[in-house]
Amino acid sequence: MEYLLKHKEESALTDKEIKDEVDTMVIAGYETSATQLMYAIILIGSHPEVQERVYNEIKDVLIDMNRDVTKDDLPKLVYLEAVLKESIRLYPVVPVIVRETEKTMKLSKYTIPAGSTVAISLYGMNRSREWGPDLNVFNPDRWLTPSMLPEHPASFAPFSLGKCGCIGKPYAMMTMKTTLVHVIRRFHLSANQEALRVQMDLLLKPASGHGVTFTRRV
Ligand code: HEM
Repeated sequence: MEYLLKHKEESALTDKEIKDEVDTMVIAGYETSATQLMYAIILIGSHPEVQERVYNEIKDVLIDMNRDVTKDDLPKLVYLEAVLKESIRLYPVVPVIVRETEKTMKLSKYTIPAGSTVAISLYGMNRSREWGPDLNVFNPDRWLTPSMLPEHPASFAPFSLGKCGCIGKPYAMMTMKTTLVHVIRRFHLSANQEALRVQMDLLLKPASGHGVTFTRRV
């Protein structure tokens, strides 16, 4: 906001342009992060041993569980980061992105002519055979074991890549981690991943209602 308003002072942006930028941030940033966070909460609530490890890590990093969470705490929450990435892998809130090819592209089995519209399934990439035999299993430890990850760095691209990639990725990761710290240090979560059904739309949405129980930790 500060940056946009500075450009207004320099007359580089009109009020309408600033409003459009803010609308884009809210539309692209709010429902994506909120829905992604919901999947993380359901998965954590369905895996008590994962939840206990996250809780203990938060305790080790914060020491005083009543103090505020700072940006310096976040990189130390290594297991929580792995849990979040594994939630995004299984339930990427943006399941498909669309691109138009500028040049003819030769793939191993297909040739895509220039000017084609191509849908890329991020959901499919995240559950491809590259992830190994447990590709459908929620296993945050894979992120702490490089040999369990696909070799190609572009195999995991839930925020897309390159110049059209998500501008809000660092902010989204920061806010989702911070929110999870606040929730997990105060509440014990209980959910049932087995009951979760999703449907592909513009965003990956739950197809049915589901319950998560929040029990206050003493
Ligand atoms: C879990 C959270 C998020 C996910 C998974 C996500 C994912 C993505 C993906 C995959 C794209 C590329 C879309 C495409 O190429 O069609 C994108 C674009 C974008 N994202 Fe995010 N996003 C998230 C949060 C945010 C947040 C918090 C903001 C802003 C504060 C944001 C702002 C944007 C914008 C402005 C674009 C368009 C970039 C462009 O076209 O140049 N996103 N996001």
